[in-house]
Amino acid sequence: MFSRIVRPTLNTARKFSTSQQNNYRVTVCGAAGGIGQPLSLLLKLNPLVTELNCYDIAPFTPGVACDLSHIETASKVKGFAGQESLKDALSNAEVVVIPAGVPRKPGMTRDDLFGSNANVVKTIFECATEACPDAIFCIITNPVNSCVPIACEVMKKANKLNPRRIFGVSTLDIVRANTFVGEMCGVNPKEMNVPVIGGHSGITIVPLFSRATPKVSIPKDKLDALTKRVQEAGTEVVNAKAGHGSATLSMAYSGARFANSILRALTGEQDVTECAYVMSDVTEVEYFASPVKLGKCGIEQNCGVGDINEYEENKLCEAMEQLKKDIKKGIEFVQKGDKKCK
Ligand SMILES: NC(=O)C1=CN([C@@H]2O[C@H](COP(=O)(O)OP(=O)(O)OC[C@H]3O[C@@H](n4cnc5c(N)ncnc54)[C@H](O)[C@@H]3O)[C@@H](O)[C@H]2O)C=CC1
Ligand SMILES: O=C([O-])CC(=O)C(=O)O
Repeated sequence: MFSRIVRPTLNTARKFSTSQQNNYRVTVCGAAGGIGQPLSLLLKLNPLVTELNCYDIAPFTPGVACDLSHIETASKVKGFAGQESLKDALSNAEVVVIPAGVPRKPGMTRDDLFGSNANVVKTIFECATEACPDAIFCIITNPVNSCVPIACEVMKKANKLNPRRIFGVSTLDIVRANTFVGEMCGVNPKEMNVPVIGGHSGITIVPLFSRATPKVSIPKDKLDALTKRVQEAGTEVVNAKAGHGSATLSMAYSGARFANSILRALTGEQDVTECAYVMSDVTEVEYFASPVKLGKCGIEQNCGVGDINEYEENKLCEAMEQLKKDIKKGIEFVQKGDKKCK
């Protein structure tokens, strides 16, 4: 899954090279968790990562870092446990990946996690405004639809907002759509690419099978079930794990795939595109998942919704009201919290 890019032999090369940098400092927040551990493993294997900081409130996080540090790749791994070490963990990070927070149990929606996870994201971003305001941030924590607005509001309040650099990671939706349609149509899922737009929860997840490449023909009577399966795939895993968390391994894969795309684009590689949930002006809502072209500064171009068929247009209409509510909740969490403090 990782591109093979030859690294400079001298570490000092990063200081002097403007176009050839290919050694990056990455911090994982929530690194000791179900996603955080396998994600950190995959990042340790990524040749573009030369420093990997593993941060978590769990006291055994330095042990996770110690374990990873024995792997025979050149990157240096450090562990940081407890909130007092957050600033050090983030300091000078170029890419920050955030799977910190509580996962769902059967019967819960992603929005039910807001009460626990909104503060987790707010705290990390408050610290990031000081420690690494120019980093690229990849938010995995749910509810993604509200957590990205929280992150942007915190940055905005500190006058540090660069919306090109804050991403909600919805890659797992694309990975699932690729897998499910590939299985149905007899195509290797690795060859499939299905854009998924909207948001990252239930009906806000809108897979665009009409734009799948390679082109696939989905029988009319199977399209609705396939779309619903993608929308409810997170719940499928939550129920299958029966109270022991949500998707971790497929998410670690998806998070590592997304981080790798960000890193490839940072090196100057052209035509790197991923779907992601970002601050957006391509629809009526302020935050929206769509294909974005990545570059050295984060989002180079938002490719927007593009051509969609009537079925997908209806699904998008269904998504909009929910998205608006989720976004408003995130924005107000930061803005009203400010008012309380005054
Ligand atoms: N964007 C997506 O597609 C997906 C998102 N998720 C979300 O990712 C999050 C993490 O899921 P799991 O890894 O399964 O949960 P987990 O409970 O296994 O791990 C979460 C980790 O976060 C840490 N943590 C909690 N509060 C923290 C804080 N304030 N600062 C730093 N670390 C903190 C915990 O100590 C734990 O190690 C959940 O919110 C889950 O809903 C899960 C799957 C897919
Ligand atoms: O469903 C959940 O709670 C975790 C998640 O976001 C997913 O698996 O897509």
